[in-house]
Amino acid sequence: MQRCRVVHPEHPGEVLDDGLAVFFRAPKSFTTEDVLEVHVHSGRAIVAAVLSAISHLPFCRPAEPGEFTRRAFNGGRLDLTQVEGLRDLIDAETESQRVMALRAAGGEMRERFERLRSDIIHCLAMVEALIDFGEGDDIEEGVFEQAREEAIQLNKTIQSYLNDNRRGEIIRSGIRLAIFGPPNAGKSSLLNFLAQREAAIVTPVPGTTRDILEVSLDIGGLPVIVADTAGLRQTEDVVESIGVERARNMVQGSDISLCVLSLPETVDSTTPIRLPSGVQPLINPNTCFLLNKTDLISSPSNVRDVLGLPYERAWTVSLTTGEGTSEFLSGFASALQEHFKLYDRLGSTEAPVITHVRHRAHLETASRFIEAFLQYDAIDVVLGAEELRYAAQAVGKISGLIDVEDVLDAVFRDFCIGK
Ligand SMILES: Nc1nc2c(ncn2[C@@H]2O[C@H](COP(=O)(O)OP(=O)(O)OP(=O)(O)O)[C@@H](O)[C@H]2O)c(=O)[nH]1
Ligand SMILES: [Mg+2]
Repeated sequence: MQRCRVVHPEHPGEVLDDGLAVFFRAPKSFTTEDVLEVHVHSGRAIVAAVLSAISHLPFCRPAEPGEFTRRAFNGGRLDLTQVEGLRDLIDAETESQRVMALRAAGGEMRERFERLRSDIIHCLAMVEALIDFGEGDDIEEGVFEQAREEAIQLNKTIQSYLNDNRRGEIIRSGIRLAIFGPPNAGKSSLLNFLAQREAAIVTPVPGTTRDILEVSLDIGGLPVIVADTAGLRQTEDVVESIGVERARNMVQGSDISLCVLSLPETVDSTTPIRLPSGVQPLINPNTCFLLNKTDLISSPSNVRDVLGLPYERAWTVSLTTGEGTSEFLSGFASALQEHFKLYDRLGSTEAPVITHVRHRAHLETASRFIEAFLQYDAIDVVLGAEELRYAAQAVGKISGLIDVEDVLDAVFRDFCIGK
């Protein structure tokens, strides 16, 4: 790195800035080509003057969006999972997204998928040896059985990647959280508390919220798209009933849901009261509960026992006085982190391997071809080999190390200019 004066190429007397220049000699640069980086002060006028000066050099033009990264890919520096990781890293808004993107950009997924592909190819090599030489003469006995055994294991590995509850994809795109419950329970008050602003209208009138209101938030380092919904009840009002229908669909389509109940309407000093009938069908084993308005009842401490709700997924608060809200926030963040496990098992096989729908599609295809291979017996090795070849190709498409011109554009298109 050299300190230097940056001058206009056509008027060298004209000093544009006092900066630094770094020369990266090929192939030890990001793009694997020769790269010169000029560091100048960040004032808009300086940057504009330097860019305009550079454009006077006949061999220079501004980069297309994603062009540097594309050159890095063409030069073999990055595979597609790393390219995607890099793009996700630039876009990351929460800690979990940053951690996951960094792992991908650093080549962890690349390594996983490359190993998978080379294992399939190893399997294929055994089968092809059988085709070329035939069992018994030059090849030892049992090769086909061994190939089958390996294929079964490979398929298990792929299935374990696929059975991740889409955690990687969900963290990338945001966890969809639906707030639901009966009217007037404090759902919109909760949204406002989480967003720390008056995002939703709150009034004492039951049925205030009618449409769905979404806010993107960072909860415990996880990206969460929180949706406030209309209170669930039977209603003659046409507009409200559409809202109720939308609320139900939202809860059913969400990744996790939080049921808000108003304590004075849910518990009685003597009898535990059943959950409101509109709410009941939407409750599943992962539903979280927020029992609101503790300020309006006398003994809030044992209501979770009374209602038989799990301690790790139910909290009592008053959104008006703020009582219990910090316990709720930290408890709910832990519940989310537990559900979308990313932090505690980093680097282990538990961490999600699939972060893009594209990966899932190719892995499903690979698995189908391996299963097809397993249908053949030793007589049909030629056909079986073909299935394995397709399986290896499908995995290769994830890293883009084999012909995939069509997916390249899609991957690079979303890059910001200059990277
Ligand atoms: N006393 C008390 N009132 C509360 C509390 N939380 C919310 N409220 C009040 O309860 C009323 C309803 O609150 P909202 O947040 O609009 O309730 P909602 O569940 O969104 O209601 P709908 O949109 O009609 O379904 C408002 O008057 C709030 O001020 C609380 O903890 N204690
Ligand atoms: Mg509301």
